Amino acid sequence: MFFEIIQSLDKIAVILMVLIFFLLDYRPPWWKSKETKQPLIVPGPRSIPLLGTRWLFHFGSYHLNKLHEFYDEMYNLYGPIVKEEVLFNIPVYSIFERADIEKVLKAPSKYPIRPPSAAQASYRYSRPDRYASAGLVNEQGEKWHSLRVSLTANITSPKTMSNFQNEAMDLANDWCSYIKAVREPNGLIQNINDLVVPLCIETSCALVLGRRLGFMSPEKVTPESLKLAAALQDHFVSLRDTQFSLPFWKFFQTSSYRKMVKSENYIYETVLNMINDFALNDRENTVYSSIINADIDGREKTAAIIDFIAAGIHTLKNSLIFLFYLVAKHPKIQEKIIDDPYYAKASMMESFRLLPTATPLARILEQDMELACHHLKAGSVVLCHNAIACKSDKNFEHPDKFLPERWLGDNKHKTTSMATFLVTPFGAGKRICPGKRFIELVLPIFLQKVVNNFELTTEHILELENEFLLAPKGPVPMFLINRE
Ligand code: HEM
Repeated sequence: MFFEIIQSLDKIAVILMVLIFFLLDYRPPWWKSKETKQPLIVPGPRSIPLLGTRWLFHFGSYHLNKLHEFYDEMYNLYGPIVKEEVLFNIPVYSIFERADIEKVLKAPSKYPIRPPSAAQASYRYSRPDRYASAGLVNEQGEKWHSLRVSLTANITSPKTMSNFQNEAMDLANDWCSYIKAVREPNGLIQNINDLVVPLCIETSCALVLGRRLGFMSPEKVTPESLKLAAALQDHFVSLRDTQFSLPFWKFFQTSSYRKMVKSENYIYETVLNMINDFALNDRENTVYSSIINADIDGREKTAAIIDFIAAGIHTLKNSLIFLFYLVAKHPKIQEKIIDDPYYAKASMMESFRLLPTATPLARILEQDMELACHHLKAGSVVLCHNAIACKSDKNFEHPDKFLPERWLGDNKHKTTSMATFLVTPFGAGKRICPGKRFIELVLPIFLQKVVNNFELTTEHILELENEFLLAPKGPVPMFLINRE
């Protein structure tokens, strides 16, 4: 009977019916029993042929400036591992559990691979007049290794840091004078960002160029420094847009690609002018001279100096705003910081736990790996969502609370053992941020000095925006009132 019906139908109609059932996800029972033997499918948002899941940001209800909320939602919906698909359905996996994150970041590797900012790398390759490579952040393999060895030995050395200690104190003192000069008579700063930007530019230049450039004298808070900060913000946003939305920039110059090129050029030219204006002497400073004297292409040296200055400004700015905001919300903690210098460092760590600016950490697997009961192949792109894991009560007690004391005394051991691969604001392994030591030196010094001088308060409720880096959304007003 069945065969008679089939024979009476046109072959094309049968094929169409089968296709329709297939597309509607119907599978006969014998198929299903076969399917259970297949590897588990990693859950994730609905993917469409060719465009994968990235259409969600173009036609769906998600926005790239709320990427952090998107990943929170993915974790809540799908659990410890989530699959997205980029153009041509290439998978990208997100992981959220401590053990899995540790496995990825600890995986042995000669040259760990972090996916590059493809648009930036492509632009740099198209400008051989300026760039000899895509830069330390984007390069891979032996090229990355030779740049890393040539460029970062000095900036990561404890000696450079101990030499910088007095400079950091001077910067903090000058910043306090600057705050007194620019705040309103009642102590209000309308937007803490405008206060922090000159400090970050001055600090990054002091480290890399070994010179104070005077950005914190009130008359020198030129539109120039704010323009540089705005270009850095544009740069990060354009990197986010070219990276996380569909990569049409590969086919024609999209607005985000043009924005990336414009900001990259502005940063390059502005910092280069700064270097030239100050007629630096390569014997004056170890970081600058170590780069100038490195045995690499001259274009590589200029690009590295500019990249190092730029890398420090925006990341430090966001980290400082988050730290000051959290401390301003906790007056009692300010009193403890005044009495006990370890409290400043503990506050910094707690701020990194709650609000790390550079998240998630990305890696490309070099071997097959079992993650959250799923088998991922070598070559898979994996995003480690440390920031989300840090807010789970599986990893920290009262995870949403700002509790610097968890990093001190009897609690310290328990916290640091949980934090090893979770509170990693600077990444981990061989590709760890070369600015880590420097930032960990200056942040507590700045905090201690400011809290000793001023009482910080704010009624503001912080909102977050994803600019590739996690950043405060809109102005953050704050009172800084002189302490007795
Ligand atoms: C609060 C400030 C900063 C934060 C939060 C931060 C964060 C990060 C993170 C998360 C990475 C990726 C690490 C990984 O994949 O494991 C990174 C890489 C990098 N950072 Fe930073 N960074 C900061 C400041 C700086 C400074 C001051 C410099 C200047 C030297 C710098 C230069 C770089 C470079 C060159 C890389 C690429 C390293 C490589 O791939 O080998 N960063 N940073």
